[in-house]
Amino acid sequence: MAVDAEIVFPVIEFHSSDLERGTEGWNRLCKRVREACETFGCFEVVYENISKNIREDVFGLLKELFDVPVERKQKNTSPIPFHGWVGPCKEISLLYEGFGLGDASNYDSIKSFAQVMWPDGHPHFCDIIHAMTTQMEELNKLIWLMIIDSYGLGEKSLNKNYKTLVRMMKYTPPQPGEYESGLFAHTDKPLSTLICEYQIPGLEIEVNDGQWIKLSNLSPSSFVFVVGDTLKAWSNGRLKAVTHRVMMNGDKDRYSISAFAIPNEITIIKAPKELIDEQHPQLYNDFDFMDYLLFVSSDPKKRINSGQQIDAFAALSPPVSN
Ligand SMILES: O=C(O)CCC(=O)C(=O)O
Ligand SMILES: [Fe+2]
Repeated sequence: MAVDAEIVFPVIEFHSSDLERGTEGWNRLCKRVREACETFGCFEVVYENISKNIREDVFGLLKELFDVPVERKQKNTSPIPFHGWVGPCKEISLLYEGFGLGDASNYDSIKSFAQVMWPDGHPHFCDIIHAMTTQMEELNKLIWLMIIDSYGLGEKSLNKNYKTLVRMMKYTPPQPGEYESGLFAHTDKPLSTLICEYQIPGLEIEVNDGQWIKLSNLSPSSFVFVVGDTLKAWSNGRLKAVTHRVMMNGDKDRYSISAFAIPNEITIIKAPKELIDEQHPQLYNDFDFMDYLLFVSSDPKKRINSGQQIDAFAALSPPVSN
């Protein structure tokens, strides 16, 4: 368990026996998930249904992926912001490198990606990454269902029109003795993210203004669920979009995979009416996620703090009661 001073970061175990909707175990999980997302905006989920073997296979394959020649890496591009390859650079970090794979639970999409990286299209890569991304997508859906149930909402209240974007990342170590940023402080823009790392810690979350805790003891079966700006807006501000970053020290490369839930084009993000009342006046205008992404990626000189971008884009002022 990650403990820093008095702050105890929530670690929630998802045992198969508790995953049947409506049971006592399920209801307990729903409550804990909601509390964690409202207080921290994230939590560690221990989930053994995704096996350790598959994780090992995935990270073995990632090492191969990062070894492909840079000319091929550069072909991983996308018209959608944040969806392509990014090499070490000053804007992000000289320690960071990441690939983007959109619609990642779709086998054909993985196949197209692999065909660009390897002459034989690496079928084993496709099979393993597909198995991992579909299971991460399932886990994400399960957590959404818990959030929906915890607020007593109908299943349809969180629009399921979304695709999973997977980012596969490598962070190289800094100079000996240094403690350096691998990824700057930010909130995630999509609905939610599941992060999976392998052996080397580095992820930190901001718990109070300026107080960071390092998630240094994640179990080998754990993922970190992160509430993004869009889920915060959907929840009418009840869920917190947590600011997080990656800090590197030591002498080993760190590999991680993030699965982002990206609403499809023309999906309108709108808080359910049940989450709007006098105590919780409506905080955000309805919006199209792609417009938000364009807002965030346009004019980087705006330099709005990442955690304030959703308010700058969609906040209703003054808020209105239902
Ligand atoms: O590598 C990690 O652990 C976190 C990555 C992350 O925060 C992101 O890709 O948005
Ligand atoms: Fe992130």
